[in-house]
Amino acid sequence: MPIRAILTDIEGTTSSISFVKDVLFPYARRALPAFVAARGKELGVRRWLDMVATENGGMCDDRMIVEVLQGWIDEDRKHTALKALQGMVWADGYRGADFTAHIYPDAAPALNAWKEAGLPLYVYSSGSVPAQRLFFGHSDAGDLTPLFSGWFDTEVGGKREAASYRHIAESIGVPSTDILFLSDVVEELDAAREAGFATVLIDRRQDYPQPRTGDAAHGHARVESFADVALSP
Ligand SMILES: CSCCC(=O)C(=O)COP(=O)(O)O
Ligand SMILES: [Mg+2]
Repeated sequence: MPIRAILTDIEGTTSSISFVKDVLFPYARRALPAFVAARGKELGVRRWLDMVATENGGMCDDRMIVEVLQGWIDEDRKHTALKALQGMVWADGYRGADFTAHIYPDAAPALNAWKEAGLPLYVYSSGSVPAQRLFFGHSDAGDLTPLFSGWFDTEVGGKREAASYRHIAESIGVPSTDILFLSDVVEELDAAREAGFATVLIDRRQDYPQPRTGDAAHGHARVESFADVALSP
């Protein structure tokens, strides 16, 4: 079957893990207390803070909620509430030009070429959809948002669950067998393959110094650059 759509992960795939861990996460950690103090009463913010409080027994004040969130950042928890709040906090950083989002040099040219060839491109990341739009809207390669036809985050389900990929295929309106999923995480690729997707492991040397060849690739096609992604067998 020819590939008719491409779904890509962000961290470790289009972009370096170190940018997320060393720039975005510390920025969110620092900015969260002032953000919650200033905007904690807005409905769109309160919704997520209350979700965190409920999961921690329901008796948390905002200072405790911030501490829980900062702990989750340190653990790299992919919790939907944390990701939604991080996206709002990062908006100030992007707008203030405190940073631009890292994109591997091979990623933007390949995405452009696939789009030019008529393949619709989609994003599936643990980062919230607003955070994804900010990320690609303020990337080292400029505003890449026009390249993408749709965005998915963990509101569709976890990235290691096959049901999430089935849901995405239905939303896109393309059979799962005709969609190629690109990710740096083999467990995500396993779930996508279980749902019928074609898969490629993006194995970036900068992020994964130990190559994941042989059994470590779980049978997924493996490349070190978007330039080497093959769209037909
Ligand atoms: C696009 S938001 C920044 C990345 C982020 O918070 C994250 O958790 C990325 O995880 P991914 O699913 O893209 O590996
Ligand atoms: Mg990733």
